[in-house]
Amino acid sequence: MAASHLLLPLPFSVSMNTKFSPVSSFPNPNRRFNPKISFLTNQLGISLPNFRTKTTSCLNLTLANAQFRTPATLRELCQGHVPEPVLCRMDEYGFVTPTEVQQQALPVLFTGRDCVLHAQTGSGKTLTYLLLVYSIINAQRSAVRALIVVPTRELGMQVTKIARMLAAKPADFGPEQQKSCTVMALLDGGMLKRHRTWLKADPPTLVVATVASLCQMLEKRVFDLGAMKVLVIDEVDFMFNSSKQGSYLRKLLTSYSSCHSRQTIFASASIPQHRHFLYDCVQQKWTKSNVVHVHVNQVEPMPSRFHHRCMICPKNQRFQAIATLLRLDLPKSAILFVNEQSEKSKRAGEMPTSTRLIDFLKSSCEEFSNIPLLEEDQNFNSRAASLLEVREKSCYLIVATDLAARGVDLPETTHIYNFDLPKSAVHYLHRAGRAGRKPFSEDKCIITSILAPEEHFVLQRFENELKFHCEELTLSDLRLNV
Ligand SMILES: Nc1ncnc2c1ncn2[C@@H]1O[C@H](COP(=O)(O)OP(=O)(O)OP(=O)(O)O)[C@@H](O)[C@H]1O
Repeated sequence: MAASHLLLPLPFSVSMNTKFSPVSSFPNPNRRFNPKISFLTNQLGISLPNFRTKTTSCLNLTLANAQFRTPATLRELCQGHVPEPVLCRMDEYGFVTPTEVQQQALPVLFTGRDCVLHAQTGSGKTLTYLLLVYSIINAQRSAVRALIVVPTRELGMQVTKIARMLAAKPADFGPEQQKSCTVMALLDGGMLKRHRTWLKADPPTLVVATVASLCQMLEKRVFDLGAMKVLVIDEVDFMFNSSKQGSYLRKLLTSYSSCHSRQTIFASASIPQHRHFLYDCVQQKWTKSNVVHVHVNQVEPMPSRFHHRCMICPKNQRFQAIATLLRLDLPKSAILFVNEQSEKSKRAGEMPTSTRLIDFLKSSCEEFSNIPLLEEDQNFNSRAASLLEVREKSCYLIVATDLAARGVDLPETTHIYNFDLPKSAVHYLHRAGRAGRKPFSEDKCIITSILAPEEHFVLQRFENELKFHCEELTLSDLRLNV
Protein backbone atom coordinates (compact mmCIF):
# COMPACT_ATOMS: atom_id res chain seq x y z
CA MET A 1 0.00 0.00 0.00
CA ALA A 2 1.34 3.46 -0.85
CA ALA A 3 2.53 5.52 2.10
CA SER A 4 -0.53 7.29 3.35
CA HIS A 5 -1.40 9.20 6.38
CA LEU A 6 -4.04 9.53 9.06
CA LEU A 7 -3.89 12.31 11.60
CA LEU A 8 -6.08 11.87 14.62
CA PRO A 9 -6.08 14.57 17.26
CA LEU A 10 -6.71 12.63 20.46
CA PRO A 11 -5.97 12.87 24.14
CA PHE A 12 -3.04 10.57 23.56
CA SER A 13 -0.53 10.06 20.87
CA VAL A 14 1.42 7.56 18.88
CA SER A 15 4.05 8.45 16.37
CA MET A 16 5.47 6.03 13.84
CA ASN A 17 8.36 6.82 11.54
CA THR A 18 7.00 10.27 10.89
CA LYS A 19 8.05 13.64 12.12
CA PHE A 20 5.19 15.62 13.55
CA SER A 21 4.96 19.01 15.21
CA PRO A 22 2.37 18.76 17.96
CA VAL A 23 -0.52 21.20 17.98
CA SER A 24 -0.39 22.45 21.52
CA SER A 25 -4.03 23.43 21.81
CA PHE A 26 -5.43 19.96 21.27
CA PRO A 27 -6.80 18.51 24.48
CA ASN A 28 -4.63 16.85 27.11
CA PRO A 29 -1.32 17.24 25.32
CA ASN A 30 0.61 15.71 28.17
CA ARG A 31 -1.28 12.49 28.61
CA ARG A 32 0.59 9.37 27.65
CA PHE A 33 -0.64 6.47 25.59
CA ASN A 34 -3.79 4.89 26.98
CA PRO A 35 -5.85 1.83 26.11
CA LYS A 36 -8.39 3.80 24.11
CA ILE A 37 -6.01 3.35 21.21
CA SER A 38 -6.85 -0.29 20.77
CA PHE A 39 -10.55 0.57 20.73
CA LEU A 40 -9.92 3.18 18.07
CA THR A 41 -7.69 1.08 15.87
CA ASN A 42 -10.28 -1.71 16.05
CA GLN A 43 -12.97 0.72 14.99
CA LEU A 44 -10.90 1.90 12.09
CA GLY A 45 -9.91 -1.62 11.11
CA ILE A 46 -6.20 -0.85 11.49
CA SER A 47 -3.58 -2.90 13.28
CA LEU A 48 -0.40 -1.26 14.46
CA PRO A 49 2.77 -3.28 14.54
CA ASN A 50 5.65 -2.25 16.84
CA PHE A 51 4.68 1.31 17.51
CA ARG A 52 6.43 3.46 20.07
CA THR A 53 4.60 6.01 22.17
CA LYS A 54 5.50 9.63 22.38
CA THR A 55 4.07 12.65 24.14
CA THR A 56 2.34 14.67 21.47
CA SER A 57 -1.29 15.57 21.19
CA CYS A 58 -2.04 13.66 18.01
CA LEU A 59 -2.14 10.13 16.83
CA ASN A 60 -0.12 10.16 13.69
CA LEU A 61 -0.11 6.94 11.71
CA THR A 62 1.89 6.21 8.62
CA LEU A 63 -0.38 3.76 6.95
CA ALA A 64 2.54 2.13 5.19
CA ASN A 65 3.17 0.70 8.66
CA ALA A 66 -0.43 0.05 9.53
CA GLN A 67 -2.01 -3.08 8.14
CA PHE A 68 -5.54 -2.43 6.94
CA ARG A 69 -8.03 -5.25 6.98
CA THR A 70 -9.20 -4.09 3.57
CA PRO A 71 -12.73 -5.01 2.50
CA ALA A 72 -12.92 -6.31 -1.03
CA THR A 73 -15.72 -4.13 -2.32
CA LEU A 74 -17.26 -0.75 -1.80
CA ARG A 75 -20.53 -2.49 -0.93
CA GLU A 76 -18.84 -4.45 1.87
CA LEU A 77 -17.30 -1.26 3.16
CA CYS A 78 -20.69 0.48 3.29
CA GLN A 79 -22.89 -2.44 4.38
CA GLY A 80 -24.79 -1.66 7.56
CA HIS A 81 -24.29 2.07 7.12
CA VAL A 82 -25.61 3.05 3.69
CA PRO A 83 -29.22 2.09 2.83
CA GLU A 84 -29.68 -0.81 0.42
CA PRO A 85 -31.31 1.23 -2.41
CA VAL A 86 -28.28 3.54 -2.49
CA LEU A 87 -25.93 0.54 -2.54
CA CYS A 88 -27.92 -0.90 -5.46
CA ARG A 89 -27.64 2.37 -7.35
CA MET A 90 -23.92 2.35 -6.66
CA ASP A 91 -23.65 -1.18 -8.10
CA GLU A 92 -25.77 -0.23 -11.12
CA TYR A 93 -23.48 2.69 -11.79
CA GLY A 94 -20.42 0.44 -11.68
CA PHE A 95 -18.80 1.64 -8.46
CA VAL A 96 -17.54 -1.71 -7.19
CA THR A 97 -13.94 -1.48 -6.01
CA PRO A 98 -13.18 1.25 -3.48
CA THR A 99 -10.48 3.78 -4.31
CA GLU A 100 -7.79 4.34 -1.72
CA VAL A 101 -9.48 7.39 -0.21
CA GLN A 102 -12.77 5.47 0.02
CA GLN A 103 -11.02 2.57 1.73
CA GLN A 104 -9.35 4.78 4.25
CA ALA A 105 -11.95 7.45 4.88
CA LEU A 106 -15.28 5.61 4.95
CA PRO A 107 -14.57 3.58 8.14
CA VAL A 108 -13.53 6.80 9.87
CA LEU A 109 -16.51 8.75 8.56
CA PHE A 110 -18.97 6.06 9.64
CA THR A 111 -17.75 6.48 13.25
CA GLY A 112 -19.26 9.97 13.14
CA ARG A 113 -15.97 11.84 13.40
CA ASP A 114 -15.41 15.19 11.68
CA CYS A 115 -12.90 14.74 8.91
CA VAL A 116 -10.51 16.54 6.58
CA LEU A 117 -10.42 14.48 3.37
CA HIS A 118 -7.12 15.21 1.70
CA ALA A 119 -6.42 13.08 -1.38
CA GLN A 120 -5.21 13.43 -4.96
CA THR A 121 -7.39 14.89 -7.70
CA GLY A 122 -9.65 12.30 -9.35
CA SER A 123 -9.37 9.91 -6.39
CA GLY A 124 -13.11 9.69 -5.65
CA LYS A 125 -13.65 12.11 -2.76
CA THR A 126 -17.14 13.04 -4.03
CA LEU A 127 -18.49 9.50 -3.78
CA THR A 128 -16.80 9.17 -0.38
CA TYR A 129 -18.64 12.08 1.19
CA LEU A 130 -21.92 11.29 -0.62
CA LEU A 131 -21.92 7.77 0.82
CA LEU A 132 -21.48 9.27 4.27
CA VAL A 133 -24.34 11.70 3.59
CA TYR A 134 -26.67 8.84 2.59
CA SER A 135 -25.64 6.85 5.64
CA ILE A 136 -26.99 9.66 7.82
CA ILE A 137 -29.97 11.19 6.07
CA ASN A 138 -33.34 9.74 5.08
CA ALA A 139 -36.43 11.25 3.57
CA GLN A 140 -38.68 10.60 6.57
CA ARG A 141 -38.41 14.13 7.85
CA SER A 142 -39.14 17.08 5.63
CA ALA A 143 -36.11 19.21 6.48
CA VAL A 144 -32.63 19.98 5.18
CA ARG A 145 -30.54 17.21 6.75
CA ALA A 146 -27.34 17.60 4.72
CA LEU A 147 -25.60 20.44 2.99
CA ILE A 148 -22.74 20.27 0.48
CA VAL A 149 -21.03 23.57 -0.28
CA VAL A 150 -19.01 23.98 -3.48
CA PRO A 151 -17.12 26.92 -4.99
CA THR A 152 -18.64 26.99 -8.49
CA ARG A 153 -21.92 26.38 -10.24
CA GLU A 154 -20.19 23.86 -12.53
CA LEU A 155 -18.98 21.70 -9.65
CA GLY A 156 -22.38 22.08 -7.95
CA MET A 157 -24.21 20.71 -11.02
CA GLN A 158 -21.81 17.78 -11.16
CA VAL A 159 -22.19 16.87 -7.46
CA THR A 160 -25.98 17.27 -7.69
CA LYS A 161 -26.07 14.87 -10.61
CA ILE A 162 -24.20 12.15 -8.70
CA ALA A 163 -26.24 12.77 -5.54
CA ARG A 164 -29.49 12.40 -7.54
CA MET A 165 -28.17 9.33 -9.30
CA LEU A 166 -27.52 7.66 -5.93
CA ALA A 167 -30.90 8.76 -4.52
CA ALA A 168 -32.91 7.49 -7.50
CA LYS A 169 -34.94 4.30 -7.22
CA PRO A 170 -32.91 1.21 -8.23
CA ALA A 171 -34.24 -0.73 -11.22
CA ASP A 172 -35.40 -3.81 -9.28
CA PHE A 173 -36.89 -2.14 -6.20
CA GLY A 174 -40.67 -2.54 -5.94
CA PRO A 175 -43.25 0.21 -5.34
CA GLU A 176 -43.20 -0.48 -1.58
CA GLN A 177 -39.83 1.25 -1.41
CA GLN A 178 -39.65 4.21 0.94
CA LYS A 179 -39.70 7.78 -0.32
CA SER A 180 -36.24 8.72 -1.61
CA CYS A 181 -34.21 11.76 -0.61
CA THR A 182 -34.71 14.94 -2.60
CA VAL A 183 -31.69 16.93 -3.75
CA MET A 184 -31.77 20.67 -4.44
CA ALA A 185 -29.07 22.55 -6.35
CA LEU A 186 -28.95 26.04 -4.88
CA LEU A 187 -26.33 27.56 -7.14
CA ASP A 188 -25.24 30.97 -8.39
CA GLY A 189 -27.12 31.79 -11.57
CA GLY A 190 -30.10 29.61 -10.56
CA MET A 191 -33.73 30.69 -10.24
CA LEU A 192 -33.63 31.61 -6.59
CA LYS A 193 -37.32 32.65 -6.55
CA ARG A 194 -38.38 29.13 -7.47
CA HIS A 195 -35.99 27.67 -4.91
CA ARG A 196 -37.45 29.91 -2.21
CA THR A 197 -40.93 28.50 -2.83
CA TRP A 198 -39.60 24.94 -2.83
CA LEU A 199 -37.57 25.44 0.36
CA LYS A 200 -40.59 26.84 2.18
CA ALA A 201 -43.18 24.37 0.89
CA ASP A 202 -41.27 21.09 1.14
CA PRO A 203 -37.61 21.36 2.19
CA PRO A 204 -35.30 18.96 0.32
CA THR A 205 -33.25 16.44 2.30
CA LEU A 206 -29.96 17.41 0.69
CA VAL A 207 -28.91 20.81 -0.61
CA VAL A 208 -25.87 21.31 -2.86
CA ALA A 209 -25.05 25.02 -2.79
CA THR A 210 -22.61 27.69 -3.71
CA VAL A 211 -21.91 29.67 -0.59
CA ALA A 212 -23.19 33.09 -1.76
CA SER A 213 -26.62 31.80 -2.88
CA LEU A 214 -26.87 29.76 0.29
CA CYS A 215 -26.09 32.64 2.63
CA GLN A 216 -28.56 34.85 0.77
CA MET A 217 -31.31 32.33 1.57
CA LEU A 218 -30.18 31.94 5.17
CA GLU A 219 -30.03 35.71 5.72
CA LYS A 220 -33.57 36.05 4.38
CA ARG A 221 -34.60 33.22 6.71
CA VAL A 222 -36.10 31.24 3.84
CA PHE A 223 -34.91 28.16 5.73
CA ASP A 224 -32.60 27.30 8.59
CA LEU A 225 -30.04 24.63 9.31
CA GLY A 226 -31.51 23.51 12.64
CA ALA A 227 -32.04 19.92 11.42
CA MET A 228 -28.74 19.65 9.51
CA LYS A 229 -26.79 16.53 10.46
CA VAL A 230 -23.91 16.68 7.98
CA LEU A 231 -22.06 19.56 6.36
CA VAL A 232 -19.53 19.04 3.56
CA ILE A 233 -17.29 21.81 2.27
CA ASP A 234 -15.68 20.73 -1.00
CA GLU A 235 -12.52 22.47 -2.32
CA VAL A 236 -12.21 24.01 1.12
CA ASP A 237 -8.80 25.63 0.57
CA PHE A 238 -10.09 27.40 -2.56
CA MET A 239 -13.03 28.83 -0.67
CA PHE A 240 -11.01 30.08 2.27
CA ASN A 241 -8.60 31.64 -0.21
CA SER A 242 -11.29 33.90 -1.63
CA SER A 243 -12.06 36.69 0.82
CA LYS A 244 -15.77 36.83 -0.09
CA GLN A 245 -16.40 33.08 -0.04
CA GLY A 246 -14.19 32.71 3.05
CA SER A 247 -16.21 35.16 5.11
CA TYR A 248 -19.53 33.54 4.11
CA LEU A 249 -18.02 30.19 4.98
CA ARG A 250 -16.95 31.28 8.46
CA LYS A 251 -20.51 32.49 9.09
CA LEU A 252 -21.94 29.22 7.87
CA LEU A 253 -19.59 27.17 10.06
CA THR A 254 -20.16 29.06 13.27
CA SER A 255 -23.22 31.37 13.14
CA TYR A 256 -25.75 29.45 11.06
CA SER A 257 -24.95 26.08 12.65
CA SER A 258 -22.79 24.59 15.37
CA CYS A 259 -20.07 21.98 14.98
CA HIS A 260 -21.55 20.08 17.94
CA SER A 261 -24.84 19.35 16.21
CA ARG A 262 -23.42 18.20 12.86
CA GLN A 263 -20.68 16.05 11.34
CA THR A 264 -18.36 18.30 9.34
CA ILE A 265 -16.28 17.17 6.36
CA PHE A 266 -13.75 19.29 4.51
CA ALA A 267 -12.42 17.96 1.19
CA SER A 268 -9.69 18.95 -1.22
CA ALA A 269 -6.66 17.63 -3.10
CA SER A 270 -4.67 20.52 -1.64
CA ILE A 271 -4.73 21.74 1.94
CA PRO A 272 -1.72 24.07 2.17
CA GLN A 273 -0.26 24.13 5.68
CA HIS A 274 -2.63 21.37 6.71
CA ARG A 275 -1.46 21.26 10.32
CA HIS A 276 -2.28 24.90 10.69
CA PHE A 277 -5.63 24.30 9.04
CA LEU A 278 -6.43 21.50 11.50
CA TYR A 279 -5.45 23.75 14.35
CA ASP A 280 -7.83 26.44 13.01
CA CYS A 281 -10.63 23.89 12.62
CA VAL A 282 -10.51 23.20 16.35
CA GLN A 283 -9.71 26.73 17.53
CA GLN A 284 -12.43 28.39 15.43
CA LYS A 285 -14.93 25.64 16.28
CA TRP A 286 -15.40 24.71 12.63
CA THR A 287 -15.08 21.10 13.74
CA LYS A 288 -15.08 19.19 17.00
CA SER A 289 -11.70 18.78 18.67
CA ASN A 290 -11.26 15.14 17.62
CA VAL A 291 -11.29 15.96 13.91
CA VAL A 292 -9.51 13.36 11.75
CA HIS A 293 -7.13 14.18 8.92
CA VAL A 294 -7.26 11.46 6.28
CA HIS A 295 -4.27 12.23 4.10
CA VAL A 296 -3.90 9.77 1.25
CA ASN A 297 -0.68 9.61 -0.77
CA GLN A 298 0.97 12.43 1.07
CA VAL A 299 4.35 11.69 -0.50
CA GLU A 300 2.90 11.99 -3.98
CA PRO A 301 0.60 14.99 -4.34
CA MET A 302 -0.18 14.19 -7.99
CA PRO A 303 -0.92 10.85 -9.70
CA SER A 304 2.26 9.10 -10.88
CA ARG A 305 0.81 8.43 -14.33
CA PHE A 306 1.16 12.11 -15.24
CA HIS A 307 3.98 12.86 -17.65
CA HIS A 308 5.00 16.52 -17.28
CA ARG A 309 6.56 18.50 -20.11
CA CYS A 310 7.43 22.13 -20.61
CA MET A 311 8.11 24.02 -23.76
CA ILE A 312 10.32 27.07 -23.42
CA CYS A 313 9.81 29.63 -26.16
CA PRO A 314 9.74 33.41 -26.54
CA LYS A 315 6.40 35.01 -25.63
CA ASN A 316 5.69 36.13 -29.20
CA GLN A 317 5.94 32.55 -30.47
CA ARG A 318 3.53 30.96 -28.00
CA PHE A 319 0.56 30.77 -30.36
CA GLN A 320 2.65 29.07 -33.01
CA ALA A 321 4.14 26.76 -30.37
CA ILE A 322 0.79 25.52 -29.05
CA ALA A 323 -0.53 24.96 -32.58
CA THR A 324 2.57 22.91 -33.42
CA LEU A 325 2.26 20.91 -30.20
CA LEU A 326 -1.39 20.14 -30.78
CA ARG A 327 -0.72 19.01 -34.34
CA LEU A 328 2.04 16.71 -33.09
CA ASP A 329 0.21 15.33 -30.06
CA LEU A 330 -3.21 15.04 -31.70
CA PRO A 331 -4.73 14.68 -28.21
CA LYS A 332 -7.94 12.72 -27.99
CA SER A 333 -9.42 15.00 -25.35
CA ALA A 334 -7.66 18.05 -24.01
CA ILE A 335 -8.11 21.15 -21.87
CA LEU A 336 -6.10 24.22 -22.77
CA PHE A 337 -5.79 26.49 -19.74
CA VAL A 338 -5.35 30.26 -19.98
CA ASN A 339 -5.27 32.80 -17.18
CA GLU A 340 -8.26 35.04 -16.56
CA GLN A 341 -8.06 38.41 -18.30
CA SER A 342 -6.76 41.09 -15.94
CA GLU A 343 -8.91 44.10 -15.05
CA LYS A 344 -6.23 46.34 -16.58
CA SER A 345 -6.40 44.50 -19.88
CA LYS A 346 -10.20 44.67 -19.82
CA ARG A 347 -10.12 48.41 -19.20
CA ALA A 348 -7.70 48.82 -22.10
CA GLY A 349 -10.29 47.10 -24.31
CA GLU A 350 -7.91 44.28 -25.25
CA MET A 351 -9.21 40.99 -26.55
CA PRO A 352 -8.83 38.20 -23.93
CA THR A 353 -6.16 35.56 -24.57
CA SER A 354 -8.86 32.87 -24.65
CA THR A 355 -10.61 34.43 -27.65
CA ARG A 356 -7.33 35.18 -29.47
CA LEU A 357 -6.19 31.63 -28.93
CA ILE A 358 -9.41 30.08 -30.20
CA ASP A 359 -9.36 32.34 -33.28
CA PHE A 360 -5.71 31.48 -33.96
CA LEU A 361 -6.20 27.72 -33.63
CA LYS A 362 -9.32 27.73 -35.78
CA SER A 363 -7.53 29.62 -38.53
CA SER A 364 -4.28 27.67 -38.37
CA CYS A 365 -5.43 24.06 -38.01
CA GLU A 366 -8.52 22.75 -39.71
CA GLU A 367 -8.80 19.84 -37.22
CA PHE A 368 -9.70 22.40 -34.52
CA SER A 369 -12.74 23.94 -36.11
CA ASN A 370 -14.86 23.71 -32.97
CA ILE A 371 -13.33 24.81 -29.67
CA PRO A 372 -15.72 25.55 -26.80
CA LEU A 373 -14.76 28.09 -24.15
CA LEU A 374 -15.31 28.05 -20.38
CA GLU A 375 -14.49 31.22 -18.47
CA GLU A 376 -15.87 33.49 -15.74
CA ASP A 377 -16.89 36.29 -18.10
CA GLN A 378 -19.39 34.13 -19.98
CA ASN A 379 -22.97 34.00 -18.81
CA PHE A 380 -24.08 30.87 -16.94
CA ASN A 381 -25.97 29.52 -19.97
CA SER A 382 -22.95 29.61 -22.28
CA ARG A 383 -20.81 28.04 -19.55
CA ALA A 384 -23.32 25.21 -19.22
CA ALA A 385 -23.54 24.82 -23.01
CA SER A 386 -19.74 24.51 -23.32
CA LEU A 387 -19.56 21.84 -20.62
CA LEU A 388 -22.51 19.95 -22.02
CA GLU A 389 -20.91 19.97 -25.44
CA VAL A 390 -17.68 18.37 -24.20
CA ARG A 391 -19.44 15.94 -21.86
CA GLU A 392 -21.39 14.55 -24.79
CA LYS A 393 -18.22 13.81 -26.78
CA SER A 394 -15.29 11.54 -26.08
CA CYS A 395 -13.05 13.71 -28.24
CA TYR A 396 -12.69 17.41 -27.54
CA LEU A 397 -10.46 20.42 -27.14
CA ILE A 398 -11.75 23.08 -24.76
CA VAL A 399 -10.15 26.38 -23.77
CA ALA A 400 -10.76 27.22 -20.11
CA THR A 401 -9.64 29.43 -17.26
CA ASP A 402 -9.14 28.16 -13.70
CA LEU A 403 -12.93 28.08 -13.43
CA ALA A 404 -12.61 24.55 -14.82
CA ALA A 405 -9.65 23.63 -12.63
CA ARG A 406 -11.53 22.78 -9.44
CA GLY A 407 -13.48 19.57 -9.21
CA VAL A 408 -14.73 19.48 -12.80
CA ASP A 409 -14.76 15.84 -13.89
CA LEU A 410 -14.30 15.17 -17.61
CA PRO A 411 -13.05 11.57 -17.37
CA GLU A 412 -11.94 11.33 -21.00
CA THR A 413 -9.33 14.09 -20.67
CA THR A 414 -5.85 12.84 -21.52
CA HIS A 415 -3.93 16.07 -22.16
CA ILE A 416 -3.65 19.34 -20.26
CA TYR A 417 -1.92 22.37 -21.75
CA ASN A 418 -0.97 25.39 -19.66
CA PHE A 419 -0.89 28.08 -22.30
CA ASP A 420 -0.34 30.55 -19.44
CA LEU A 421 1.68 29.39 -16.46
CA PRO A 422 -0.56 28.73 -13.42
CA LYS A 423 -0.37 31.26 -10.58
CA SER A 424 0.91 28.78 -8.00
CA ALA A 425 1.81 25.15 -7.43
CA VAL A 426 -1.70 24.56 -6.09
CA HIS A 427 -3.16 25.92 -9.34
CA TYR A 428 -0.78 23.65 -11.28
CA LEU A 429 -1.92 20.62 -9.28
CA HIS A 430 -5.63 21.25 -9.88
CA ARG A 431 -5.23 22.04 -13.59
CA ALA A 432 -3.17 18.89 -14.10
CA GLY A 433 -5.75 16.97 -12.08
CA ARG A 434 -8.43 17.51 -14.74
CA ALA A 435 -6.68 14.63 -16.52
CA GLY A 436 -6.28 11.08 -15.21
CA ARG A 437 -9.75 10.81 -13.72
CA LYS A 438 -10.36 7.11 -14.17
CA PRO A 439 -9.25 5.79 -10.77
CA PHE A 440 -8.12 2.34 -11.85
CA SER A 441 -6.63 3.21 -15.22
CA GLU A 442 -2.89 3.07 -15.84
CA ASP A 443 -3.04 5.21 -19.00
CA LYS A 444 -0.47 8.01 -19.12
CA CYS A 445 -1.72 11.59 -19.20
CA ILE A 446 0.38 14.44 -20.50
CA ILE A 447 0.62 17.84 -18.83
CA THR A 448 2.42 20.47 -20.92
CA SER A 449 3.29 24.02 -19.88
CA ILE A 450 4.34 26.66 -22.36
CA LEU A 451 6.61 29.26 -20.85
CA ALA A 452 9.05 32.03 -21.62
CA PRO A 453 12.70 31.49 -20.60
CA GLU A 454 12.32 34.02 -17.78
CA GLU A 455 9.42 32.00 -16.32
CA HIS A 456 11.38 28.77 -16.07
CA PHE A 457 12.36 29.28 -12.42
CA VAL A 458 8.65 29.51 -11.49
CA LEU A 459 7.96 26.10 -12.99
CA GLN A 460 11.04 24.73 -11.21
CA ARG A 461 9.55 25.94 -7.93
CA PHE A 462 6.35 24.02 -8.71
CA GLU A 463 8.45 20.94 -9.52
CA ASN A 464 10.12 21.12 -6.12
CA GLU A 465 6.92 21.77 -4.25
CA LEU A 466 4.87 19.09 -5.98
CA LYS A 467 7.72 16.61 -6.42
CA PHE A 468 7.53 16.08 -10.17
CA HIS A 469 9.95 16.31 -13.04
CA CYS A 470 9.35 18.12 -16.34
CA GLU A 471 10.74 16.99 -19.64
CA GLU A 472 11.98 20.05 -21.54
CA LEU A 473 10.92 20.57 -25.16
CA THR A 474 12.09 23.33 -27.46
CA LEU A 475 10.41 24.82 -30.49
CA SER A 476 13.30 23.71 -32.71
CA ASP A 477 12.87 20.07 -31.52
CA LEU A 478 9.21 20.28 -32.41
CA ARG A 479 9.87 21.77 -35.84
CA LEU A 480 12.09 18.81 -36.61
CA ASN A 481 9.21 16.50 -35.81
CA VAL A 482 6.49 18.29 -37.78
N1 LIG B 1 -14.96 3.43 -6.58
C1 LIG B 1 -14.93 3.96 -7.78
N2 LIG B 1 -14.85 3.15 -8.88
C2 LIG B 1 -14.80 3.68 -10.13
N3 LIG B 1 -14.83 5.00 -10.39
C3 LIG B 1 -14.90 5.84 -9.35
C4 LIG B 1 -14.95 5.38 -8.00
N4 LIG B 1 -15.04 6.44 -7.18
C5 LIG B 1 -15.03 7.53 -7.98
N5 LIG B 1 -14.95 7.18 -9.28
C6 LIG B 1 -14.87 8.08 -10.45
O1 LIG B 1 -13.63 8.77 -10.36
C7 LIG B 1 -13.75 10.05 -10.95
C8 LIG B 1 -13.16 11.10 -10.02
O2 LIG B 1 -13.93 11.17 -8.83
P1 LIG B 1 -14.16 12.56 -8.06
O3 LIG B 1 -14.70 13.59 -9.01
O4 LIG B 1 -14.92 12.27 -6.84
O5 LIG B 1 -12.65 12.93 -7.71
P2 LIG B 1 -12.14 13.95 -6.59
O6 LIG B 1 -11.28 13.19 -5.68
O7 LIG B 1 -13.28 14.71 -6.01
O8 LIG B 1 -11.23 14.91 -7.51
P3 LIG B 1 -10.97 16.49 -7.39
O9 LIG B 1 -10.05 16.68 -6.24
O10 LIG B 1 -10.36 16.83 -8.70
O11 LIG B 1 -12.31 17.15 -7.19
C9 LIG B 1 -15.22 10.27 -11.25
O12 LIG B 1 -15.42 10.11 -12.64
C10 LIG B 1 -15.92 9.18 -10.47
O13 LIG B 1 -17.10 8.76 -11.11
